[in-house]
Amino acid sequence: MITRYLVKPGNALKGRFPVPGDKSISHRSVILGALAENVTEVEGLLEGEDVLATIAAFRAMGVQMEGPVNGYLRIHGVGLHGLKAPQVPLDCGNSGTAMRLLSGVLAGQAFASTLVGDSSLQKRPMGRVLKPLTAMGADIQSQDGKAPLHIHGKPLQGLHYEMPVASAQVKSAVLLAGLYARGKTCVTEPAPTRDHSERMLKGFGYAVSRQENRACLEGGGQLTGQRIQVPGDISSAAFFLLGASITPGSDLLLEGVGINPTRTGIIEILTRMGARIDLTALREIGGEPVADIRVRYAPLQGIEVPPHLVPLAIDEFPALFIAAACAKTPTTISGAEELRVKESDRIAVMAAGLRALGVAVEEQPDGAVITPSTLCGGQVDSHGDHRIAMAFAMAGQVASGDVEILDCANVATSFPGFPALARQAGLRLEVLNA
Ligand SMILES: O=C(O)C1=C[C@@H](OP(=O)(O)O)[C@@H](O)[C@H](O)C1
Ligand SMILES: C=C(OP(=O)(O)O)C(=O)O
Repeated sequence: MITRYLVKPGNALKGRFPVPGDKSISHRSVILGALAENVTEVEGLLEGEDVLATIAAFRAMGVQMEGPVNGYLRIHGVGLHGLKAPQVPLDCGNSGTAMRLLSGVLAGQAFASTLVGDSSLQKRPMGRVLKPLTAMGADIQSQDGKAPLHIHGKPLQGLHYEMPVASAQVKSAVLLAGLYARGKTCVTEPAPTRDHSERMLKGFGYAVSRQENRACLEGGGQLTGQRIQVPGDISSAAFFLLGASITPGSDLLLEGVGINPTRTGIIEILTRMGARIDLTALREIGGEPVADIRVRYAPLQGIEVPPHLVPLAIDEFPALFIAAACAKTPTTISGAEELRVKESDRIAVMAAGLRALGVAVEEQPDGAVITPSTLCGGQVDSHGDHRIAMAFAMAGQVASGDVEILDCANVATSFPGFPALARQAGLRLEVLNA
């Protein structure tokens, strides 16, 4: 299906609503629930295509699950050694998280398996997980460091790995492989990345030690089924933080959003730009901090985005490019070369889209300088990247003419209800299917 969005300039965004469940935590709930003893019950699971791909992969390895229905999934865990050889390639779709975390799980199994993905995922670098997994004893064939991955399960040894890139997917893949390895596995990260794997492993009763920038575990333990409440995804909330911040008169309350400090870079960066964001009803749900987030319109200033905040807001840069385009002064983004290996090259695609709306963007290898101006109407190609489609949908709210966004079907990978929720908040968004 070819899906386009048409967004007409609109008025203030208003309302209060929850956003869908966190994608990272949803993937990990399925993976750890499948590998645990006994039953795991998940509430608030994100029913996006990425997570559905992870569910399908474990079903193909003999794990029984009921759901997901209305965010509820009941997983009959098979234990760390209970997976069965899949009879078909496991299709990770558009999901880098699924492919990299599954590589870690599959490297130490007593069977062979193949991981495939869509055209975007087949272009993304897998060498970053293959390198440490191979050092642990894994036997994985790739196409020059890219998918499809053919994995021949092998006995693994523990590894002390110093990650060259700040990647939670690499860290998680190595730690998951470490569950199957002899001895101790440690991962040192060059900068803090999301720590959901470490928190959730502990929640499933598995000892993980954390010292400064290093997480370690010993192989040979077991996971115990849990009840998990998945918080709202701050990466989905980000589009509403953007939309309300740039549209005069807006006032939104986003309920039950995860505010794990390894994910709140977007709040920090927008606040530094002058955004009016307040956290209320702070609480903890299932080992993760959660809050209601109120966001009101405020004029934004350009900033130099501090590079140390990049990994803490890594998926929010499409939204931040739009915020920068709507600010009063230029914004410089640097240290963000990882954006080039996401679902699309997010630096190049955001720069091209903003230029199509009349904004000057100077592209750099690791970022961009965005010189704001009034956005005009126009046509933008999202290149099948969900976050780029949603970011430009919010830009349409403040453009001087209609904004048409091409190739939006993949919004369903992370936020299937986005068009409906955006309209509920006041966005004049039409979905055009052909
Ligand atoms: O671990 C995860 O769930 C994720 C980690 C990040 O990727 P990297 O590890 O490649 O930075 C992020 O971009 C992705 O959306 C989800
Ligand atoms: C980069 C993303 O996801 P993944 O790496 O799982 O495809 C994302 O959701 O923005």
